Parts: sequence; C-alpha cells; structure tokens
Amino acid sequence: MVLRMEGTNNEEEAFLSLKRAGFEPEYVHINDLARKRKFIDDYNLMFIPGGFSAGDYIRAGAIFAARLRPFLSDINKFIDSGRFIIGVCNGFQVLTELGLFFNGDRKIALTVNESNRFECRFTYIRLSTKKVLSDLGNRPFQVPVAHLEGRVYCDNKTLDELIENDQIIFRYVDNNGNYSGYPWNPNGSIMNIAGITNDSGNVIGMMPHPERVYYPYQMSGNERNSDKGTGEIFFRILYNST
Ligand SMILES: NC(=O)CC[C@H](N)C(=O)O
Repeated sequence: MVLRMEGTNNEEEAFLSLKRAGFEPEYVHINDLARKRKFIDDYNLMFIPGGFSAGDYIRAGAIFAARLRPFLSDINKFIDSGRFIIGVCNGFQVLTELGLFFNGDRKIALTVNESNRFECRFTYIRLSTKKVLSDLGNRPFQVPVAHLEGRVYCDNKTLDELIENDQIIFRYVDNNGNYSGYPWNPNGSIMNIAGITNDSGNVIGMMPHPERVYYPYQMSGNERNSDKGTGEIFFRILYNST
C-alpha cells in the first residue's frame, strides 16, 4: 500500500515505481483506515511517500504521525510479522515521529538542514548496512533530495547504538563514494546518515527519493547514460527481498 493524507505529493511516483518493480500497489488514504474501509493487515508492504503532509505544520511529519498513532498496534503487528515499511522523505519524518526505529522510542530527530535552506538537488548515497538490500553493493547511487527538515540528529549513545546494531542503511557520499561534508551531505546529518532501519531491518526510512529516478533519463549528468535508474535498481531489489 501507498499511504496518503492531505499534502502527500510523491505518491504517484512511489505507486508507479512499486508497480514497475513487480508489486501490486494500492493507494490507501489515512481516512480509509480511520473509517475502517481498508485495513493495514491486508497488505504486504507499507510505503509512506514524500510530501508536505498537513503543510509541515508543527514539524514535518508530526501530524501524519499523530493521525497514524491510533493504528500503532496494527503497525507493530505488521512490523513483527517481518513485512516492510518504507518511509521516504516526509515518510521518514513520519516513521521518526512514531519512534518506529527504536520500538516506539523517539531517539532520533530529523531537524532543519544545517544550511537553513530547502535542499532540492541530486546527491549520492552508499549502502552502509549488511542487514538489508545487500544486492545494492557498495557503489555510490545518484538520487535526488528535496527537503527542509532532513538532518538526522541524535545523542552519542543513540549513534553508538545505530552503529552497533548496523541500523544505518544509507550514508551520503561524494560522486567518488567518499564521505564528504556539505554540499555532498545536503543537510548536515550526523555521520552523513541518509537513512536508517529498525533493528530487524524491515522498517526503512530515508530522505533521498529513489522513486523519482526510476529511469536513467530522470537522472543528471553522465548518469543519464546508465543502464538503469537508481529507482529501478532499488525497487527491484526491494521486491526480491519481500
Ligand atoms: N520531499 C519531501 O517529502 C519533503 C519533506 C518535508 N516537507 C520537508 O521539507 O522536510
């Protein structure tokens, strides 16, 4: 399912990417859940797309998360059964607000970019975990970001925990694959973190948007001549993991 509410704006790219990779996606509006027209348990994967849900009021993702909180036990059941929840950008913010990376504990924050600007451009990321999506290998992938509140922030104890449990899924790199500062790290995230998982690896949150680069012609520079877009590679590997 691709979960929507007022202000999500990346659902169509997400829907089409999932479909092209082999999934049979369906849109589910938060009101479908609230009015018991659709049920979380009926789906195999939950994708929370990017956007400006509830206009980013309070904090990006905070209101979407509050609307999801009544379904927390269904969501936890979903996670415990090993099914994937993917949150991209605003979706990552929602998962963070719900504390789903730490069994309900909100140990990290996604705060305003260090540049104090909305960063909307291409970045490069590299897989950092061995837990999940290992077929991506070690190379840098070009993928766009578009956010104001994408800077992963946490205390040292939490950072140690993330490292120890191998929960850092993606880190920003430069185009040669080296960890570098701004502008390669677009938001000033601690340790160049672009995405994290829960301990089991089936809750994935990431700021960059693979669904916006399914095809090479959606990429930038030489990458337009690639065989496949970052999105196709990402979503096919995700499909094979389910
Ligand atoms: N592309 C997005 O999902 C943007 C997320 C959020 N609205 C932000 O600016 O931080």
